Amino acid sequence: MRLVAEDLIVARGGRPVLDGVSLSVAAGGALTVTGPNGAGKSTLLRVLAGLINPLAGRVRLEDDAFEPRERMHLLGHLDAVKNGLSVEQNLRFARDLLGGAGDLGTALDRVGLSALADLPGGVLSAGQRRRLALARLLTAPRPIWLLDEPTAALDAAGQALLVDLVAEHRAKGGLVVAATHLPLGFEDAATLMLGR
Ligand SMILES: Nc1ncnc2c1ncn2[C@@H]1O[C@H](COP(=O)(O)OP(=O)(O)OP(=O)(O)O)[C@@H](O)[C@H]1O
Repeated sequence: MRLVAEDLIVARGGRPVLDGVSLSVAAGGALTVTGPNGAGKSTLLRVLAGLINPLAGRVRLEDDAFEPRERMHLLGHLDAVKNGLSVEQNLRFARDLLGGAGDLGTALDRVGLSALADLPGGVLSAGQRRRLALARLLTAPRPIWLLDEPTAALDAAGQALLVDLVAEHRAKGGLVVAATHLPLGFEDAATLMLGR
C-alpha cells in the first residue's frame, strides 16, 4: 500500500492554504509534516482524511482496494472524549463506531489508563485524554495513522509510548503522517516542510 497525494491546492475561508502539495508514503513509512503556525499542517491531514476537499489535486491509495478514508485514523487536536461516558465506555464507543474488535482492557493497559477505566471521561487530564486517543488506534486497527501534534500534552513516558506504538504499527505494514513542531523521534521519517 502507498498513500499518495498529488498537487493539492486547498483554500480555507477563501484564502489559499496549500498550493501544489504532493506526498507519497509507502507501507511501513513515516512522514513528518512541519512548518510555521498557519502553514496548513492540520489542513493537509484533514484533506488526506477526506474531511476537506481540495480545489485541485487528489488523494489516492496505491495497491489497496478501499477508499482512503476507510483505511485511516485521524488523531486530531480535539481528542473527542465524551465527558459523561467512562474511559472504557468511551473506548468501546469509538471502537464499535469504527468497526474494530481490539480488546479494550489490553489497549487501556498499553496506554497506562487501566486504573482509570471506570472514571468519567470528563475528569481526564489533557495527557490522559491523549492517551485515550492513542488507545483508539489500537482497538480499531487501520493501516494509515494521521497524527496532528501527537505529543501535545504527553509526558516523557507518553512520548516514548507513542514512538513505540508507531514503530510497531510500521513494522506491521502501517504508515504514519504526523504534523508537528517538535522532533518526534520516529525512525527514518521523511520530512515535508510547508509554508516555505
Ligand atoms: N475553518 C476554517 N475557516 C477558515 N480558515 C481556516 C479554517 N481552518 C483553518 N483556517 C486557516 O487555514 C490556515 C491553515 O491552518 P492550519 O490549522 O492547517 O495550520 P497549521 O499549520 O496546522 O497551524 P498550527 O501550527 O498553528 O497548528 C490558517 O491560516 C487558518 O487560519
